[in-house]
This record gives sequence, C-alpha cells and structure tokens, in this order.
Amino acid sequence: MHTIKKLNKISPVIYDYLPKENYNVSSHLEDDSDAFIVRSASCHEMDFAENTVAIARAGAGTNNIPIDKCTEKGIVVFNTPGANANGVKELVIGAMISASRNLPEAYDWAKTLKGQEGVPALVEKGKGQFVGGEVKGKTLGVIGLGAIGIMVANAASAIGMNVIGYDPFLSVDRAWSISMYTHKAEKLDELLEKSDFITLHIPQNEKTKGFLSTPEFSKMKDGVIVLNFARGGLVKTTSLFDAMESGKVKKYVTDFPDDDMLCHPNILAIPHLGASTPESEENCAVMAAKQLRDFFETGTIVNSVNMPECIVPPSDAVRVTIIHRNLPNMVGQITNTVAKYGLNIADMANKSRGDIAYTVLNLDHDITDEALSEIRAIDGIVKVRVI
Ligand SMILES: NC(=O)C1=CN([C@@H]2O[C@H](COP(=O)(O)OP(=O)(O)OC[C@H]3O[C@@H](n4cnc5c(N)ncnc54)[C@H](O)[C@@H]3O)[C@@H](O)[C@H]2O)C=CC1
Ligand SMILES: O=C(O)C(=O)COP(=O)(O)O
Repeated sequence: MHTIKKLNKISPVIYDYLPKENYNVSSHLEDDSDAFIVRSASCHEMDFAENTVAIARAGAGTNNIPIDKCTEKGIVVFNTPGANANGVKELVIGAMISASRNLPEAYDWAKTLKGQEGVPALVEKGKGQFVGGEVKGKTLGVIGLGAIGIMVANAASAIGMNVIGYDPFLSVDRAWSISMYTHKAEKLDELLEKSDFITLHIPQNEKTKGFLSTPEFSKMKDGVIVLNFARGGLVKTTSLFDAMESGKVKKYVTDFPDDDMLCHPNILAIPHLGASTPESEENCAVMAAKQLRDFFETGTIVNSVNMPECIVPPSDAVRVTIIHRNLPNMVGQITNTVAKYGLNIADMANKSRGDIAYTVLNLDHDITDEALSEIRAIDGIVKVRVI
C-alpha cells in the first residue's frame, strides 16, 4: 500500500487512477507519506521522510516546491505540463478584453443604479464613461512561448491581433505549434516597445524574479495594459506602481494580487483563477495520478522537473530503481555489487540529467537486504527502491 498525502483539494478523478486497494490517498495522512500531490500549497518548510519518493504538482508552476532539496533527497518532482493551459488561455483573453472595455468598472457602476427609476434610460445616459478600445488590430506581446503562451498567441491572432512573442529558450517541438502570424522577437525590447498589451507566461525562479521592473516599464508604450497570469514575483511592485502613476501603464491585470493591489482603480485583481476550471483541475489530477502510479509500479519517470525522463515498460522481473549522482563508474559499482551477490541483470536503463542520474535494473532473482545495503553504501547513491 502506498500512501499519498493531498496537500490541496484535488479533483476526485484521481481515485480512478490510484485504486484504494493499492493506494491510500488522503489529506489526513502524516507528513511521512510515500508521496504528495499538491497544487499551490507551499512545501518549502517541509522536512521530507526517508520513504518519501515523489511529489506531484497537479499544475505547471513548481515554485512552491523546494526542487534542490528534493533532488538532494532523491525525491522525484513531477508537474503536468499543458494540462491547465487552455483554462489560463481563456481567462487571459477574457480578462484582456474586460480590461480594454472597462468591464469591471462598468459592472460596479451598473450596480449603483439598483432601485433607481428608469434604469434603461440611465444606462444609455451613463454608458459613455466606459468606452473602451477593441483589441482587433492592436499588438499583443507574449513573453514566454510555452504551453500557455502559445495558446494565448494563437487565440489572439485568431481575433485579429498582431502578436509578438519572445522566448529565447523556445523548444523545437513548441515552435511547431506557433501560428505563422506570431512574429518572434529576437530581443525583449522589440516586444516592449511595440505592444499595446503585454502578457507574461514564464516560470518564476531566481532568474526571472522582478522580470518586469523599471527599465522594462520605461521601454513600454504609454497606456499599455499588462497582464500577469504567471506569478506575482515576476513584476516588481514598486516599479509597477511608478509606471501606473506616470500613466505608462494604464491597467494591470493580475491573477496574483497582493494587499495594496486589491482596491486600486486601475488594477484588475483576480484571485488566482487561471486553472480553476473543472476541466483543468481534472486534466491536472489525471496526469499527476497517472505519473505517480507509473512511477510507483514501474519506475517510469515522465514530466519530472528534477530527474531525467526514463520510460521503462512493466515487467515481472525484480526491479531495482536507483537515483544517484551522475559520476564516472557509478553504474560499474552498482553492477559489480549486484554480480557479487550472484544476481543476473536481465535488462537495465540508465539516464542522466545534469548532476543526477537514474538507473533501473531488472533482475532474474530477488535481491537480498544485504545486497541492497551494499548498493546504498556506494558513495554517490541517493535513493534505492525495489519494485
Ligand atoms: N494563473 C494560473 O492559474 C496558472 C499560472 N501558471 C504559470 O504560468 C507559467 C507558465 O506555464 P506554462 O506555459 O504551462 O509553462 P511552460 O513551461 O510550458 O512555458 C514556459 C515558457 O517560458 C519560457 N521562458 C523561461 N524563461 C524565460 C525568459 N527569461 N524569457 C522568456 N521566456 C522564458 C520557457 O522557454 C517556456 O517556453 C507557470 O510556470 C506558472 O507559473 C501556469 C498554469 C496556471
Ligand atoms: O499550474 C499552475 O502553475 C497554477 O498556477 C495553477 O495553480 P492551482 O493549481 O490553481 O493552485
């Protein structure tokens, strides 16, 4: 029985993929669970137990997980790339149009007419104060052409916008799905200088914190609308407020508001709803549950943010999975130890990613605790598991 602690509310569809005969999935487990499934709850303060082998982020961003600490401890961190991208894309397009057409202000004003006489006439008389531009023919700058950025770019092209994308790390696979109408900027400045709307779709990490700050705002067009459905820390708040004060930024639309943004007249503050749709929640839960189950039952690793991809088919053999440092002669030492105990390796896989590597051995016979202890004692071995 594997224990999987839920750190957030996760779509119940996970139980279809993690049957209760083999998996105890609950939010009431102790912190020494074999694995965790999480959305946005912070795991930074957690101390992980020796038996913890995986964390599945049912979503895209993993800045709530201490990735380096997990790698040190041989904990595989998964995410679910693309599973909530459509949910975010739809909200970005909707919020962009809402901001341009002054819808939040208009909704609030319409409510003030409640109880007055002749509402239809008052509506006609007052509507002029909310005139707002159409997005067709305007330029949208998309920073980050990953799962979400590409969908936003393509949807914006489809409603007649000119789109400039910027992503110096664009993968070849992703490039295939970008509409031919998206102009790819070589330099961020080109996007900043030409865009009427700018939308952020990059991860938040040490390199991207404060990605938009005073130098970037100063290069933007006057009256630009900036959208942030990625993470709050990507925009330096003091620079943003200065840019709003000077009229450089007309509106800021954010899924990650902090206290001083909540009642600001030119900030559309959304309570992190990008992925909060039944569809996205289900897609993420299914993907996370499948990845955990594959990992527990076969040792397969896909969509990990800290370990190499390694797809190993199910097998009746005794399987030993080993996470270890990516150093010369690690595999040699492991296989020598196995041979010393008279065990034959029927099949094996070995993959690496930076400083870390993963070896999977299929053995013809059961492995003894003594042999396992000897493998664990090899310098550079991080985690050993028998399936
Ligand atoms: N509001 C919400 O509910 C949601 C927010 N997100 C946020 O959106 C982010 C992006 O999500 P996805 O598109 O699914 O991820 P993704 O990994 O598919 O795409 C991220 C893209 O950003 C690019 N990138 C990284 N650093 C960059 C830089 N310095 N300049 C330009 N491009 C850079 C990468 O090359 C990649 O193409 C997530 O990391 C997460 O923080 C994701 C899902 C839901
Ligand atoms: O997937 C992401 O990165 C998100 O921001 C979605 O977060 P959530 O799962 O809604 O807490």
